[in-house]
Amino acid sequence: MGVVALESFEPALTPSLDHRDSHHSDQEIPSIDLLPFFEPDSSPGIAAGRERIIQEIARACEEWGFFQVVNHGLDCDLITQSLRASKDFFDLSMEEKMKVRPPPGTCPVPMGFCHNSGIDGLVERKEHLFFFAEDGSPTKSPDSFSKYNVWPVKPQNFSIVRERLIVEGQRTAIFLLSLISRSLGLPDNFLYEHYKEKMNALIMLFYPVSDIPEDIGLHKHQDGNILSVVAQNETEGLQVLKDDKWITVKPRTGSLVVNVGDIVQVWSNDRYKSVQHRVINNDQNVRYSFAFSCVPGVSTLVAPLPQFTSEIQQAPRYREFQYGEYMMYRFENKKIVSKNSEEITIKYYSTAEE
Ligand SMILES: O=C(O)CCC(=O)C(=O)O
Ligand SMILES: [Fe+2]
Repeated sequence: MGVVALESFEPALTPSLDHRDSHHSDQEIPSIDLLPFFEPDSSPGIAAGRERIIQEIARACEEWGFFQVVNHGLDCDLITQSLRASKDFFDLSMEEKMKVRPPPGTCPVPMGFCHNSGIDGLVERKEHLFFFAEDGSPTKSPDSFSKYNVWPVKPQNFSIVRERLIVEGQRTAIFLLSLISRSLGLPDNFLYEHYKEKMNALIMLFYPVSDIPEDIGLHKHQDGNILSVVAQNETEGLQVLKDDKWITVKPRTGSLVVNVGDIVQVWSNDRYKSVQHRVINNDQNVRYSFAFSCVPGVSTLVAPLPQFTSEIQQAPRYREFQYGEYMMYRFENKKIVSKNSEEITIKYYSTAEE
């Protein structure tokens, strides 16, 4: 989940360049084939094959915080249909799109359709639709903001695709979370069960063509959630920060980009890092993407797990906090009063003296 400005904040279009980290590199994020998890348990060498994947995931999360997966179980036709439905929605008139919003003043966070949001006068040249995912599970948070969802009625087939995408996309995200859990040496279902109340989210994004060099579609940020799973069309734009260089994620049809968020960083006491990323608008083609976000309910208490602290004689690097507080700080782009007025990130809960 990126930094999202309040719904009332929609500055006029102005160039929004971010040249501070404009070193680039030709490296690529790790790509991992999950096929052995979809083959029968009785296939020869299956246990070793799966174990190798778990090791690859551990290394990717430690070194990159990001990886790309193929054979992930999410129907590739559904990905294509969703990206097409997304295009059909963003092709509608601004007047039509603006209907997909909760009435002003009724919702504590910006949901539904947003465009050209940004912070501190910096524009993010993009449009997006933001929903909390309703999977009907009994573990849904009673305080879930999903009650504020406003669903598009146009285009006609949007709701059929979106309903399927939310159910099947969440299933895939939960499967990927089980692999990450295992890669940390925890039982498969440990992390999923650790956030008992779910408030998972779906964001669908549209980045227009821009001939401004390095025009920002989405400012650099770390995801404030547990896990993000992103699908994209063939247009380059997503970049990941590694060793102070921006690495462009090469779009691969049918693949998903996975990254761990701030909450996994805290749970694992910094073993896995929530890494900065951004989106640069392409100068040739429009870009569509969508992201599932595993998000805890607002009352969830977040702290480093004993497996990465007391059980291995390590001091916790974060103090315990309530997820809802952190989420609201992020939605409000809240600043730390005493520290050069930086925006609140997960560092705010760090126990390290500065
Ligand atoms: O559009 C993308 O590829 C990335 C989206 C993203 O980073 C986010 O929603 O937090
Ligand atoms: Fe993100």
